[in-house]
Amino acid sequence: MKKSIAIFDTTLRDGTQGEGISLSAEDKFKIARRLDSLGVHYIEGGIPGSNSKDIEFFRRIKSYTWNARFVAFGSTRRKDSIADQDANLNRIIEAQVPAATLVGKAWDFHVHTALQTSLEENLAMIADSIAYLKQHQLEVMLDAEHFFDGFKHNSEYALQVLRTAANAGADWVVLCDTNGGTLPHEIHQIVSAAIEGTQVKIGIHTHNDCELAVANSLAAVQAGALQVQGTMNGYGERCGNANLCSIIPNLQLKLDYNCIADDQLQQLTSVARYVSEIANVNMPVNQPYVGNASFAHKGGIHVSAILKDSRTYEHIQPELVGNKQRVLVSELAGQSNVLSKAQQLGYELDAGKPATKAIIERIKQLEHEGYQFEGADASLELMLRQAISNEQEPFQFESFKILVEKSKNRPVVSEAIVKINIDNESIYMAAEGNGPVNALDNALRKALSRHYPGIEDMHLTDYKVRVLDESDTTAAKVRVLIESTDFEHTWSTVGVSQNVIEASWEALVDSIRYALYGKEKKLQTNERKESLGIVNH
Ligand SMILES: CC(=O)SCCNC(=O)CCNC(=O)[C@H](O)C(C)(C)COP(=O)(O)OP(=O)(O)OC[C@H]1O[C@@H](n2cnc3c(N)ncnc32)[C@H](O)[C@@H]1OP(=O)(O)O
Ligand SMILES: CC(=O)C(=O)O
Repeated sequence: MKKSIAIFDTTLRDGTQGEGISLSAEDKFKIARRLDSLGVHYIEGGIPGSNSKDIEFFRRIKSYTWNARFVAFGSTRRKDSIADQDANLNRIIEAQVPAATLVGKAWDFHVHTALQTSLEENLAMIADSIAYLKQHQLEVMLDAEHFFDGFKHNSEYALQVLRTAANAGADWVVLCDTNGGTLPHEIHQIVSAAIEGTQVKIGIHTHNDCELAVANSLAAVQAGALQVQGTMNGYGERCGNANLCSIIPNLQLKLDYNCIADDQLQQLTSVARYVSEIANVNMPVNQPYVGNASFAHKGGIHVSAILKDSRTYEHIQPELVGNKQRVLVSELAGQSNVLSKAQQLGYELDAGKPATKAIIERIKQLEHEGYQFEGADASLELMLRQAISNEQEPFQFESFKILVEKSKNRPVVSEAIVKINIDNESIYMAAEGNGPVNALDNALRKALSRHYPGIEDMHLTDYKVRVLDESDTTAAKVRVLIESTDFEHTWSTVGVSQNVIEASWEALVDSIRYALYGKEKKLQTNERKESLGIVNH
């Protein structure tokens, strides 16, 4: 039978100790709902002795039924005081959760330097605090802070801390690599020694300062730890905590431990991305298992092989963690990339035919000039479509002009005048905007609106500019990537020029062409809007 490992998520506590991460009580609640459905066993929600937001969070969770056990965090009682008069301990009890984590010192240096007390008093602080929470029927875990550094300097005292906690009734002792400086082989040795030297269940809590938090957690489990503490996407103090998005699949898919159910594991990618959205932290595309590029194939040799059998370049099936395979088209593409991409987009291309070769050559040429299609699917689709079906353009460009006016006591205003031709009719249109690109976008859409009424539904959501040849500032090219949406779909387009306005125009026109080509999608959108009772004015 597979051995079970308890997954303890501390995104809402240690995760929020990461720089730039701040979650409201509502954010925490939303994340907790997703963690609960993912199947983690413990959710450490915050520190009720620290702030009223966390007190509010623990109050809010009472209105729902949860599968996970909620945990409130705090430190052992203050030195030279009494546990039942300790404000932090009492806030934990008042949070009315089933479990508590107490952080206690396990390194003699810290006891002397940070607490400035005696080794005996620290043991008494640990024992009194645990006993007090046990009297209130809480499941209690001692986070043995700096256990590994403590063990290296004074192993007898570090083990005494664990025994003291166990004798006071702790249900778990969690060995913390607080400074994140321990190596996997040391973790294995020290966890083994702790298991031999105590009679209580052991957990592991690691930090990523040597980029070893995941490896260290796995080493601890292999040495016998039964609980792993970590955070979603590895958020946490300094370089972060152990990343549960890697630990869970590694334990479950590689090492044959049982953490969460298989269908819950399939939620991993969406939960990781949801948490990054709520935390407002961009997720690295190359984040293992759950990143957008974790199963993205770019090199022609790779794509040719995965189309034969995905195991050639994928260590697991992406669907096991809810991710998916992607094929990227770029200058490194061979015909396999282009054929596969065309097929995904619904076009038939014949391998080896001159037309296919011409498309590949064109993509490589454009990428050489600075275009980047892997982030601009819509421009790529338009190019393929043009090459395959030679459809008529929805409008012809004639000219545009932009005026930028700054007058005293008025913000800068941009005005664009656009001239296009539709079915031999010349259309001029002017519009203002808060910047030149916004003005161009407004003028172009106004010019198109009589012929293409659905165009009001779309708008730009993101605009990125990148200088391509920074060494040659006068002749440098810029690449503009635009993301647009029409209520239901999102698409990205690209433009390149030595002039940022021209590059923006190119990406903008592609964005609008794509929206106009997608009339079928637009009809569906309108039906959906009608069904939702939304009316265009
Ligand atoms: C390894 C970890 O991640 S531990 C968790 C770290 N997280 C946080 O600190 C976030 C939440 N913290 C807070 O909101 C505040 O620090 C509070 C409310 C807990 C305490 O605030 P303050 O009373 O103003 O104390 P302050 O933060 O300045 O210093 C911490 C105090 O706790 C003491 N302390 C530290 N660890 C422990 C411990 N395990 N047991 C008891 N006391 C401890 C320190 O010695 C220091 O006491 P001192 O003021 O007598 O020097
Ligand atoms: C308790 C904790 O977060 C640590 O020691 O890292």
